[in-house]
Amino acid sequence: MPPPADTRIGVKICGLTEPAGLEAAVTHGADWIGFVFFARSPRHVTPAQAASLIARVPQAGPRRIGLFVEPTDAQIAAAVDAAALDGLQVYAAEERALEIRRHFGLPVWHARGVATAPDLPACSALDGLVIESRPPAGSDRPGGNAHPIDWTITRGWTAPVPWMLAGGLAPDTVARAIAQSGARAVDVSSGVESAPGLKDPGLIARFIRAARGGHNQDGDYQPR
Ligand SMILES: O=C(O)c1ccccc1N[C@@H]1O[C@H](COP(=O)(O)O)[C@@H](O)[C@H]1O
Repeated sequence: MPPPADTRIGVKICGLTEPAGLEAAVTHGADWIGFVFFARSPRHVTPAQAASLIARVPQAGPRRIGLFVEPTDAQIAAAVDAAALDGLQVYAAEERALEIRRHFGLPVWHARGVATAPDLPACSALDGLVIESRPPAGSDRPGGNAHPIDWTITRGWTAPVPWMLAGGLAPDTVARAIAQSGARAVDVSSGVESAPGLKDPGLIARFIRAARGGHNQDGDYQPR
């Protein structure tokens, strides 16, 4: 699941549940698309639903990522067997994330909730990190809460592996978040939705364009 080879900002659109959002992510040049296999999420999809959405993704399209929270091997196996996933985004202790990578042989991005600079990991044996906010009080899920981190905490950080910034990003804030954090890849779910679990194709287009400084996939300038 390497970041884009060129210098453009990598973009992941996560929590896709239906074809219109998926097609917007593909058309506007997302690098990764995410499917949430976590029952308490409003974006939850079954392996069969993910498989039928993924069947619409062209071979050269975005890489397909399965998101799991403290999963059992059986839960991952059900998704991996049904849907062609290119990588896994895992919310679990690092040891467990490593075990999942060994067992399934897929790249694993380890999700890390942070609040201050000392929370940022100095090392990681995984393929990438998703740096995001800790859940606000009362939330029953570790991500997808539309809750941003202080973007400045990553400025002086030497990341041990490729990383992406997540948590509360939106079309109107993503350019500032990139400038302040130094992130080269970003991940969004809530900020491109018209309702929890329902992606808005127009917001997806705006988010990707804003992340890439007003340029779309083909490099054509699009006024913001
Ligand atoms: O999207 C969810 O419902 C979700 C549930 C459990 C763990 C992570 C989840 N989403 C991920 O959280 C971050 C930030 O999301 P948001 O933009 O603040 O909504 C992102 O990686 C989502 O994929």
